[in-house]
Order: sequence, then structure tokens, then C-alpha cells
Amino acid sequence: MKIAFTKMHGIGNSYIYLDLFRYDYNDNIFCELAKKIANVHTGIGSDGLIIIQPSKIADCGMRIFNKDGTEGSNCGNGLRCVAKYIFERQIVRQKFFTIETKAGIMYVEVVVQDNTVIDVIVDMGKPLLYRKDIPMLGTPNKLVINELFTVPPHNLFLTALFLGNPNAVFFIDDIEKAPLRTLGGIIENDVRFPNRVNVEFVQVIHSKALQFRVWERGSGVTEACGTGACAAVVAAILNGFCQRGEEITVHLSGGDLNIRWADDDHVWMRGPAEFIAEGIYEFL
Ligand SMILES: N[C@H](CCC[C@H](N)C(=O)O)C(=O)O
Repeated sequence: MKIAFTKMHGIGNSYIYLDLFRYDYNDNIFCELAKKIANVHTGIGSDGLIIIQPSKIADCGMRIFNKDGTEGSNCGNGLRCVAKYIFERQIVRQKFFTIETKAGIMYVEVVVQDNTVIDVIVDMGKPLLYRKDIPMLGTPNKLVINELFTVPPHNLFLTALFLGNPNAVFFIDDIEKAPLRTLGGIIENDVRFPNRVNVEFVQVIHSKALQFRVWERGSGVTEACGTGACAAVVAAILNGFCQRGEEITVHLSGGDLNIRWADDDHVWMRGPAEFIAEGIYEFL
């Protein structure tokens, strides 16, 4: 079967995008397709698959599938790419619009220069801080801030929250020593997280700058994670490292995002999105 695709990235977090405004593909292929297309040796190579589709309640809908075929509920870098795609392809004509995700409706603004989207600003919604909402085992209505989290023989300190997806944030002194590949998969699949978790290691540079590395649920190490970077900013504020209402720059492996947790509880993210390639994939 031939699949028309577009590959895009947001600061190095790359996905294969399918445009369901133009083409009709059956829902039941997405999981298998994500696994195959994301493989760098036998597919195209990406962190997963994103579906751009019509929505009944928003200007557009988005679904995200990780490299292992599991579905996430939101994708920060994906939202910026979808916004660029639908604006530049004239699926929407206005600069403010909405995108439906499994985590709710996101409000988006595109920053345009010479008909090109150079940046996208997204209202990522409100973080959910209770254990039951992350979800994480333990007392349902308690927060998880700087809590001892043992992964033998390591004693780590965890701040966890849901922001579009479940996130586990660990502050460390030296980002170069982040135990991403050694502990990422172990923490992702830890029984304390019934829906698994995205794992973020964060070094505080100063009150307005963070260094960030991620192990994504379902995809492993990636260059960037938008929802994870937003979660890192919320976690940094909950721990007193940064301030609510301030714009904080998060340095990810693939580039920077500017993020602000506003007084009305909404988290705002600003960053770029890029086209890489378009073509036909042979799905066997
Ligand atoms: N890369 C994404 C998140 C993908 C979601 C996924 N890893 C999950 O939680 O299932 C981002 O930019 O927000």
C-alpha cells in the first residue's frame, strides 16, 4: 500500500505526518505503520507518526503514535509542526486556531514572515499535579514534588506531573551525566507508573534557563520533547528554582523552547517547526 507522507521536525524531534484532509487511511493501520515507518534502517526513520485530520470541535485534529506503536495523548513539538503544516497548506487561513488532541483542545498562534511560519506559540493547557492524574501509585490526592524515588542502587528525587502526557522530572547537577540510556527505560516501565512515563533530566542553569534531556515513553532518547520541556518548567517552579509568570528558556539537545507557566495556570510554549521531506512510503 502506498502512503503519502511529510516528514517534519520541531528542534530535532521528528515525526512522519499523514494528511487526512487529503488522503483517506484507515485508523487500524496507524500502530503498525508507526513502528515500521519510524525504523531508520527499514523505514524512513523518525520518533514516530503523527496524523493530521479533520475535527468536529476544532480547526484540526492530531494523533501521535510513538516508535513502538503506542499512542500518546499530546505532542508539543508535533503541535507546532501541525500548525505550520495546516497554515502553510492553507487548511486554515487565520493565524489563531485550535487543534484537538487526546489531551484536549490546544490554542495555537502562528508567527508568520513572508507567508512562512517562523515560530508557533501554543497554549498547552493546565498541568495536572495529583498522583491520580499522572497517574502514579500512592495517595491519589497528593502532589509529587522532590520525592525520594529509589531505583536500586540509585536514590533519585522525583517531581512528577501530567502535562499532555505523564512526566517524571529529575533535577541533576550536571546534564552531561544524565543517566538517560541506563535508567530511562527502567523508569519509563516502573510499576509505580501504570501508564508508563516520559523521563526528563534537568539541570538548572539559572532562574530563567534550564538544560534538558529526555527519554520518551514509547520512543526512547529523542532530541526534544515539547510536553516534557513544559513539564520541566512546571517542576522547576514547584521546586522553587524558577518563577511563575516568567519566560524560561529550555535548552534541549535539538534547540531551544521558551516556556511560561502563567498565573491563570496555563502553560505557554513558543518554538520553531520545519519541513524535511515529502514522498511516498511503501507500506508492506
Ligand atoms: N515528543 C512529544 C511527546 C510524545 C509523547 C510520547 N512520548 C508519550 O508520552 O507517549 C512532545 O514533543 O511533546
